[in-house]
Amino acid sequence: MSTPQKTEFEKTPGWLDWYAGPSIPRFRLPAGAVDAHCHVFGPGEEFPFAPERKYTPCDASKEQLYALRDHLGFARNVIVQATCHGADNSAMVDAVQSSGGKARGVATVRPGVSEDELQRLHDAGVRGVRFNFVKRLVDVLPMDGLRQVADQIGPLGWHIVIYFESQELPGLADFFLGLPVPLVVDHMGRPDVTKDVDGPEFTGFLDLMRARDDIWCKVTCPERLTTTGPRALGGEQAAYRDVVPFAKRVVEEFPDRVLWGTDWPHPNLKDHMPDDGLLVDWIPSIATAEESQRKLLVDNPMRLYWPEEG
Ligand SMILES: O=C(O)c1cc(C(=O)O)oc(=O)c1
Repeated sequence: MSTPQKTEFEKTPGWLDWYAGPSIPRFRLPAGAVDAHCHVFGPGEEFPFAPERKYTPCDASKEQLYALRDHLGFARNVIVQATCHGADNSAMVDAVQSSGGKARGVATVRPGVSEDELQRLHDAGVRGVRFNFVKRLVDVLPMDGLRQVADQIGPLGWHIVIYFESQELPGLADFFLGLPVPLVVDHMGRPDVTKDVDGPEFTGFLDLMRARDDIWCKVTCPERLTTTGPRALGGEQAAYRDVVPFAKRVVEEFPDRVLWGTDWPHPNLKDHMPDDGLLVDWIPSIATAEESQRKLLVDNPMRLYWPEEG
């Protein structure tokens, strides 16, 4: 009899592991706050990384994710399928199913996915699929295949999470606007924060948000978008100031369609790994009033991911 082969994965050279020992945030999250963008990686021995992956991460297990949730003061998570797992949703689904109802998932599926598989994912707690247009992360799929998936998920009440870089938006906007379900934009469409917040690029993104009232935005990843910092490390209470005007603008114009998440375990960061406690302390710089904080952290994610509790 053969025994299961032990898998061993070597991390991508230069890989930055998630930050152990994050601080306790000074900003007290409102009761019921949702970390609406985070991932699990493996562990690789139990949930092997996909052959088609573009990076090999460190492990980041569901237990570690849930420990961080409790440490930071979140009540729930939305776990987004990480590209290193391709369209094998096992690790994400296992994490969601072990959460006692405190997590929902966003899956990656391939065109041609069966109705049975979608229903299985739904029953496990998945409420959306992710379409990724970032070429360093995936082999971008043809639009008609994606359109087919979009048509299939409508009856389940799911949405599509879209990840793209700002310079690609002009070529993608018409496709997005033709999709028949709500859309959730990852990381504000990755603006170049060295450009003017009132300039044509970010205005193009805001125009996408204005074009339909069911397009949502994650005001996330200042640690990824920043160019001048300062970094959320060493007790810094005013981190990532260059990203604040962009996120604040979105929160102010679309208070009922914004989400926030840690992005733990922060795949592919090159410069530094943030202290997640200090990332939470960044929230009041972009959502300054108690009401907008409650919408961002509780009401909005609950409406999208746990509508039955509304
Ligand atoms: O910018 C990234 O590298 C990145 C990667 C992934 C993923 O690999 O799924 O997810 C993210 O939210 C961001």
